[in-house]
Parts: sequence; structure tokens; C-alpha cells
Amino acid sequence: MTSTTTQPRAGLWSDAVGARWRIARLLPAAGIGASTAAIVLSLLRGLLPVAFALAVSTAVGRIPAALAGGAVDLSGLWRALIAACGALIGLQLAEAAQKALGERLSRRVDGHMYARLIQAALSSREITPLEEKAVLDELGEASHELRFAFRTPGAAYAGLIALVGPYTQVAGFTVVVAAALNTWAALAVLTVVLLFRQGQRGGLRRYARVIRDVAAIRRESRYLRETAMGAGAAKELRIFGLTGWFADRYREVYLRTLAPVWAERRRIYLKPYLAYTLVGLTLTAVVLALAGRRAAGGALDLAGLALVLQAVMALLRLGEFYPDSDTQTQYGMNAATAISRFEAAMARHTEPDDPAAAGAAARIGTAPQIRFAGVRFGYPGADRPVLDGLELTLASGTCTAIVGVNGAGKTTLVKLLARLYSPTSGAVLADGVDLAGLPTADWQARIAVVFQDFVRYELSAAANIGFGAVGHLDDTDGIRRAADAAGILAALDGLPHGLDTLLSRAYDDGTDLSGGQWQRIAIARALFALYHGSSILVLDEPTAALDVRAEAEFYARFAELTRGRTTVLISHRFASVRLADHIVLLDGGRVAEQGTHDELVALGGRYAAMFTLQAERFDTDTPVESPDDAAQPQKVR
Ligand SMILES: Nc1ncnc2c1ncn2[C@@H]1O[C@H](COP(=O)(O)OP(=O)(O)OP(=O)(O)O)[C@@H](O)[C@H]1O
Repeated sequence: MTSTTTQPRAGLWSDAVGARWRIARLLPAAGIGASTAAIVLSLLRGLLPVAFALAVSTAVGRIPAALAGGAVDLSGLWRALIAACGALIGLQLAEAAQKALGERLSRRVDGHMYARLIQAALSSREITPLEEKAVLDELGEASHELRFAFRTPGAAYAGLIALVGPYTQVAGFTVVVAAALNTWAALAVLTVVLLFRQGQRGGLRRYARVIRDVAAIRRESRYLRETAMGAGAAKELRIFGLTGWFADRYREVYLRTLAPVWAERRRIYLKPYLAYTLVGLTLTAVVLALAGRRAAGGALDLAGLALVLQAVMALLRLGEFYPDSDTQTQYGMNAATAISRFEAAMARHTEPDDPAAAGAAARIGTAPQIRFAGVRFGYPGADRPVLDGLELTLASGTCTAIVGVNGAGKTTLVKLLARLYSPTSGAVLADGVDLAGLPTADWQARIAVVFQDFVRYELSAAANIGFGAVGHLDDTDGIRRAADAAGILAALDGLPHGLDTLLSRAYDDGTDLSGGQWQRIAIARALFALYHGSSILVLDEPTAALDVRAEAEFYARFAELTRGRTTVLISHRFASVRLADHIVLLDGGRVAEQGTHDELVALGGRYAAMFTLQAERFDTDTPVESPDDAAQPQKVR
């Protein structure tokens, strides 16, 4: 197994203390009143079994006296028995009440933790941190446990409070043994209990680390399971006959996860268990023998003997695994720790409020000129940059088309323009102002975009369009106008609830759209953003899924849609590209050629070759040899 399982004890213990402290600090989220009530109930659950044992042994002690001398005096016996019954009923009630209260505390805390998790995930305007593997691991662990209500931070909170019960019992019975027998015997039994607990609870702590260490394999098995069972891949799995492959691969990966886990489980639990059992049984036998000898010698009466026997039995039972607390606290604490680490990682990426930045934003016009000045950028973990000293100007209020082979970095350029990533070096400037110095949210609000992989929100059609300017969701006229301009209004009006129809099959009255219809929705969303103040329009393959007529309609209105806006169009279709005012060919992370369509064709370079190749393909039915390597499909870097 990996080295983390063999870390020094101090690490494990300080982790354990830190994790408990992190859970205890959730008190305000859980509510002071409810938490106090739960602690009181837990204390009762600890004290009532001790009271029961005292009452029962008192009753046992009264029996000889009650029977002696013919005249049977049962009143003392009855009193003790009634007290025992009272303790028992009280215990049942306290248990039921604590369970209900624990559930409530748990839900409150989890609601708070979910809110924190979502807030942290959305706190960074850039998406870079969400692509870092270590950050993703923390997020994965936190959200995985939160999905299973049993092992959440809330369950850990309720579980920690529930622990007050058994530990109060341990203390109570230890005092009983000390008083009835002697202090050394009490300490011996206490040692046994703590040793057993260490075996169980400490083992669980180590085991949870093992589970964490196999996170990568677990992620793979989860992926295989969800792909096999989900709707997304259902078509391909069947058509390509992949169902068997997925089932076999899942079984293999699952077994690969289990093997090290079970080996560690044996190592962690078996040997310590045998050792603790040996020590435990020996000490217990000594204590019981001592009690027996005292009783035989008359130093311990019947009530005392009954009490010691009950106390020792109860204590031995308390040296076990606590199902009400242990798993919940362990995994719930891990989830809480993962959430804290995730928050810390995201906090490193949040942007401080800077009044100077807001001032700089005011210097940018409504249709700004954008300049990429020596921009270099590589994705985290990648060894080669995608953009390598890019120099490019997008003129104010005009349309620039970006072309290039697959993987040339066109979408990456757009992501940098939208400040979803920051350049590794160099700068992106809007009207001369470096975007790095602007409040990112303000800048992003100026951009309307149709991404290549736009989002299909499982919400109403109106919301899908209105999300272009979420502050104006109630602008129904604007939403209809955008839908109309994108050529989707008639189709949406034809749905069962018009624009209020939910665009998801997951709901009874929901429906799904075709790929091209979804793309029109994405276009409508960007148009709606333009209606409400965005001035930079980015279109990344905006018509890839549209039919010929819809595409022609879209480009017929292109000049009108983009007029006065700084527009970036990415497309592999040269018929659309030629509509742009300026065309840029990206290659090797830099601008290889640029100019108008006519200029580039006259230049007779790569653009001209790619254009001719595509034009010939449309003109003839026979395949055409490429005159230039750049036009051949290239491997994705
Ligand atoms: N999130 C990411 N993490 C790591 N690498 C990425 C990521 N997105 C893209 N890349 C890599 O960056 C390079 C450029 O990708 P990009 O999507 O910008 O290309 P493109 O020119 O838009 O291609 P296409 O024409 O296929 O859409 C590719 O080599 C790709 O593998």
C-alpha cells in the first residue's frame, strides 16, 4: 500500500484532533439550542444505564433481606425495581429523541456545508483551479460523501455528540467498579475498554486513509458504472457493442480496488484485534476473580457483586465499535476536511476587491479593440504551450474570424479573451487596458458567447435563453425576440407549455430538443446577452449543428447581428469565414497569416490552400488531393 498508511502516529492523531475541531466549529450552523439538547440527551443515555445497574443490584441485594424471617418486606425491593424500570424507559425515550434530534442537526449542518461547497466552487471567475487534479480530488471526496447522507459532516457532528453517551457510561461504570471493588481494578477494566476502542476506532481511521489512497481507482470504477448506466452513452454502448466491455472492465477495476483494501483491512484490524483481545480477557479474568474472592470472603455483599458484574460486562461492551458514531464521524470528518482544503485551494484564486480596477474598467469603450500582446499560455500540467507569443489585434466594432487546424488553439484564445484563464506571460488588452487588472466579473459581463460545447440547462426554454443576462429573466419580450432572431421561436411556441416548457426528459412534462435546436437556443442566449449590454460577441462554431437553410439564414443576418460589436468568429467553414472583416490563421501558437479573404486568397498561402480544398470538395463529387499539409487533418497536440 502507499506510504500514507505508514505515516507516524503523531500525524494521524493531530489530523484526528484537527478534524474533530473542524466539526465542533460547526456549532453555529447546527444551532446552539438543538445542540445543547442533543448533548443533554446524550448525557442521559450515558447515565441511565449506570442508574439501571445501580437499581437492579440494589434490588438483588434486597432479596435475601426481604425473604428473611418469614415476614416479607417488599417495599424496598419494589422501589428499586420501579427505579430500574424508570431508568429503562427513560433510556428508550432519550434514545428515540436523540435520534430525531441528531437527524435534524445533521441536515442543518449538511445544508450549510453544501452551501459552502457550492460557494467555493463558484468563487473563482477563472476555471483554472477546477482543472487542477489535487483540487478536483478534494471536491470529489467532499461531494461524494455529501451525496450519501450517512457519512456527511452533519452526520459527523451528530455522531460526535452521540459519543458523549458511551463515554459518560464508561466513566460512570468505572467509578462504580472503583467504589464497589477498588481503584486498581477499575483502572484495569478502563484500560481494557480504551485498548479495544483504540483497536476499533484507530483501525477505522487508518482504514479510511487506505480508502482515500485508492481514490483514483474508485474514480475510474465510478466513471465506468455511471457511463454504463447513464443515458449519455446509451446509444454508442449498444451500437458499438460495448456493453460487455464496460461490464468486464468495471468488474476488473472493482476487484482491483478491493484487493488492496482487504489486504490492508486484515493488517489493520486482525493483529491488533488478537492482541487486544488477549490482554483484555486476561485483565478481565483477574478483575472478576478478585470480585469473586471478595464476595466469598464476605467483603463484597450480594448487591456489590451484582453491581461489579454488571459494570464489568457493560464496560466490556463499551470497548466496541459504536455504530451510532464511528463510521459517521470518520468519513464525515474526512468530508469536512476535504471541503476546508477545497475552500483553501479556491481562496488562492479569488480576486480581491480593487477600486483601481473598477476605475480602469471605465476606460474601456462599448466595442473595444482587443489586443493579444505576446501572449503565451499552456494548460496546467501540459508540457507545450498552446499559444506561444501570440500578437493579434481584433479591431473595434468589427468581425475577426479565426481559422486553423484542430488543436491550433482557437478555443483557447477565446477562453483567454473571456478571462477563464490568464496568460502565462504577455497580456490581453481591451482599449489598452490589461484585462488582468480588471474585475473579472465586470469583464465577463461584457462578453456574449456561443461556445462550441455550449450548455444545455435542464430548465425552461425561457431560462435557457434568459441566462444570457440573468438579471433580466423577466424580460419575456427580449427572450422572444432573441428566440426569433435565432430562428427557434416557432418551435418553442409549439411545445406543450411554450417557452415555459422544461427542456429535459427527466421531468414528466419536459421535452428534449434536437442538436440543431439546442444550438439555436445557445445563439439566442448570446443575442439576449447583447440586448442587455454585452458588446463583445464570440461565436465558436455557432452553426456546426444547423441544417443548411438555418445556417444560410443565420449568416444572412450576420452583418446585422454583429454590427458595431467586436466579434470573434471561429469556424471551419470558409463560406462563413469569408464574411468576416478580417481573417486570422493560427498555427504553432502564433498568427501565421492574416488579412481579408481576398487578400489571403491573393497571398496564395495556407489559407488559400485550405479555402480551395474546401471549395473543390463542394464543387465536385470526387475527393481532392490536398495541395498543402496544413489542410490535412492534424493530430491533436
Ligand atoms: N482544458 C484543457 N486542458 C488541457 N489541454 C487542453 C484543454 N483544452 C484544450 N487543450 C489542448 O489545447 C490545444 C488547443 O485546443 P483548442 O481547443 O484551443 O483548439 P482548437 O483550435 O479550438 O481546436 P478545434 O478546431 O478542434 O476546436 C489542444 O492540443 C488541446 O488538447
